[in-house]
Amino acid sequence: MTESSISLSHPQINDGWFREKETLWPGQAMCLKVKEILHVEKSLYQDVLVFKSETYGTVLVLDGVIQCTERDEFSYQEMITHLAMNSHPDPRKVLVIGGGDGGVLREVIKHDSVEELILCEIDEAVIRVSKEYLPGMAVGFNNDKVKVVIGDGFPFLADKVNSFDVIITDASDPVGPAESLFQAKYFELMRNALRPGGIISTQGECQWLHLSLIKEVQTYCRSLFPVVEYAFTTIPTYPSGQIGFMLCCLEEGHNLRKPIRRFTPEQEAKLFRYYNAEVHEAAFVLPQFTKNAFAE
Ligand SMILES: NCCCCNCCCN
Repeated sequence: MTESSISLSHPQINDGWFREKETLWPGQAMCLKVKEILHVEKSLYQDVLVFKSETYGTVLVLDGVIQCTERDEFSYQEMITHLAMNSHPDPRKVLVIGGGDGGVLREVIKHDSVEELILCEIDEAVIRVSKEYLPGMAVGFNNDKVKVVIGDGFPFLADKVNSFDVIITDASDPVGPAESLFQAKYFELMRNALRPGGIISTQGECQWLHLSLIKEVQTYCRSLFPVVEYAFTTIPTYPSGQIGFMLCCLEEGHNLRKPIRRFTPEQEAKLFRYYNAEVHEAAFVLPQFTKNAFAE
């Protein structure tokens, strides 16, 4: 660690290593070697830590859990965004709930069809520290189409009807401020806020760790939407190296597994580091243990 970080300390950084809290994954913990602690804060909602790691760039940690690292964030941000955006024929109005680092905004604005993009984030501290320490993600805020609302996504959605083509819920885990974003009522509010043919994409946790939670969410999604699918991506710094997405569509028979809009291979090479049309289709291919659990 460098001289300048000596005055900052954090209970989860010891002997130059950060160790993640075992929140929803008892018995395992991701560790990253710390170069420098950049920011420590108790915001109104959560513990906020930003540090520079030896091998994963700058890292944002909320309530002891890794939210994003500069080295691998693109996998999550691209997949939670483009699986939904490229499944919609003409996404013009888009809502992002959570996502205060700006990475999902950065991805949504790659779609020229977007006319209005609202981000509703409960914790202003996440936006503030991301603008200061994670410019590669916070670049998403620098677009005229983006409107930021600081507030809880749950009440924000309560009076929204027929308003959005795509809603992306970029939540942290369902402990702390994001807990309500995994409840059936929240999914009902999202459904009501969608325009005809609308699509939602939500942070869907890890099939190695949270199959029963995933199944619970899938069950109430099926009672609300005619089309419900689970997809996943690989990402080294999330627990067990994977994270999933629950995708739902209002239009009966709509196939979310194949992108209906595609970028050319040249555009894909320029725009993306993880997503492409082949990866889109592969993301819905599930291992047998997950298929078995979903069939139970
Ligand atoms: N277990 C961590 C899940 C974090 C999901 N949200 C990440 C925010 C990145 N924009």
